[in-house]
Amino acid sequence: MFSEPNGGYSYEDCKATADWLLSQTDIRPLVGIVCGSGLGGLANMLKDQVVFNYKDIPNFPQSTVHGHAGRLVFGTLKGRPCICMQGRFHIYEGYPLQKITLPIRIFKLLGVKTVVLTNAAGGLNQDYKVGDVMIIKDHINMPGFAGNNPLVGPNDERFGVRFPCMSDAYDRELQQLAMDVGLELGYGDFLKEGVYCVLGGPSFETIAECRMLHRMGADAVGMSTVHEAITARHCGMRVFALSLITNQAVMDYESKEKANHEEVLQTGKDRAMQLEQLVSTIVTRIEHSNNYA
Ligand SMILES: O=P(O)(O)O[C@@H]1C[C@H](O)[C@@H](CO)O1
Ligand code: HPA
Repeated sequence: MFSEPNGGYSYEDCKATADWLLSQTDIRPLVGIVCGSGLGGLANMLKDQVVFNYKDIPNFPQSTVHGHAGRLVFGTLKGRPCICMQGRFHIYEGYPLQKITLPIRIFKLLGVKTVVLTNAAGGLNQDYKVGDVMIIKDHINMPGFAGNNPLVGPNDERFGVRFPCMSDAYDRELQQLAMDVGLELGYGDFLKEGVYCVLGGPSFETIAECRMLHRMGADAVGMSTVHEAITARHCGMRVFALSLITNQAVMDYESKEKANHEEVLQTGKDRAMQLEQLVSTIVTRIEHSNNYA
């Protein structure tokens, strides 16, 4: 492991893990789902489950955060083969970005075409309420401004090009599909679209930071997703992402609100049913709207 000089994983390392997984199950997933904090229930949507604990998967990192179970679930969603990460990895856990995004490259080598990323996030947009679901239309990679990008280091062309475009990071057809599905399900009141900004965490943001991020154009702030999206686009998978607004970012010195992980997990529980409906319907409609997955 760590055969790459930047502390990352080589193509062969990723392939070894993908081949090991393929040897353990007949399911060949076309859609890969990543569950955000408190959103692990999304994996329960899958039928005919084949489950691996992260600790049993060669080369896989371990989940260390409450609300991230650390299980990789293969299964089907209305007959469609899927894989679901019940728990992701974050910078603040001490993992390098190449390790955080390793599962995304494994998705690719398993045959996944479309990645669905979910997260819990703080709402910066003053029109957002706790419980809103934001379809991510773009991102701001704050760690990237300081050179922290999962693609730093030698580029292996078998994954993708040296300089991948990110102006189309979030698939527009899938955003539209999600909006259509959300409206059909009667979720119009809490469905939004906006820009997600990633920070390193684990401390939540100060009031001044939230004000700055909002002025910069971010609608929601979190600690994940962007690195996975960049890695997925680099290797040619389509990306759809959504944020559950689990708390209002504190923007006012008069406010008594304090961001906390318990509220994040509770909001995830409160919206679990609608999120499962939304994500499962989107996933099962993907083939009807295009030929990619
Ligand atoms: O994995 P996500 O981005 O959903 O998790 C968010 C960010 C932190 O890990 C945690 C803070 O409560 O939730
Ligand atoms: N800030 C950063 N990450 C988060 C938040 C937040 O307010 N809520 C959930 N994840």
